[in-house]
Amino acid sequence: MPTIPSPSLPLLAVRALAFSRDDVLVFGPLAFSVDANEALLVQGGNGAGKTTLLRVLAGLLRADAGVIEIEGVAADAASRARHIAYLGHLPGLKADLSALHNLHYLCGLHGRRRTQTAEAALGITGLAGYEDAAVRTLSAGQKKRLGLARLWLSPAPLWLLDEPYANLDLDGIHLVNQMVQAHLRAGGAALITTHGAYAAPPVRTRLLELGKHAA
Ligand SMILES: Nc1ncnc2c1ncn2[C@@H]1O[C@H](COP(=O)(O)OP(=O)(O)OP(=O)(O)O)[C@@H](O)[C@H]1O
Repeated sequence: MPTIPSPSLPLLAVRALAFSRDDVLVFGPLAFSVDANEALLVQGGNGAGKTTLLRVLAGLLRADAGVIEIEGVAADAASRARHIAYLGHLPGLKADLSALHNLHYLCGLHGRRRTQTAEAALGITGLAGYEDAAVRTLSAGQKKRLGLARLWLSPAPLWLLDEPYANLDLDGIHLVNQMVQAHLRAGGAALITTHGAYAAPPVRTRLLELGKHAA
């Protein structure tokens, strides 16, 4: 289960966060926070900077300005590793390894919830029977489901989900919403980028339109 953060501090707090490329502002300055048991939907059209924001929060890109705090402390590599699970457009899977080996490998790197197993995570995400399938033989939606299985195993309380519904069928969309709901109920939080075409998961949700403050 995720570590339950202190109730007095937001899990994630961002102030005056800005990012530019070649002197062109991509987003910011942004200020928002995300508490335990809460989802923040990051909305915006193509090119609005949603992926860039999540990559900055995950520590994959460096912001030009601003502060990112996790439970009240400036984020660094160690706190991100403990607190953040990032599901990007490319789920970071090894193409020649089997689905099960990928999960074991990722759990070795990032740890796993003590109550979960890789086999159970494959079952939950509809991939039972694909344990020994090489990832390169999986469809785009199946790879996304394997990324969700990895997420489900992660002990990190803060999920950063970049277009988690992409490539998924209706069952898969339902699965994402159920996973987010269960994760928040267990004390976690999630940032979810979306074009707004999908119904938000049935959880306490706030909106961040890039260029505006969280509602
Ligand atoms: N690797 C890159 N090099 C240069 N510019 C980039 C790169 N990645 C993104 N950009 C630019 O940064 C801006 C924000 O891109 P980003 O991918 O964050 O948008 P997005 O809101 O996630 O878009 P989408 O909804 O299309 O996925 C866009 O103008 C894009 O062209």
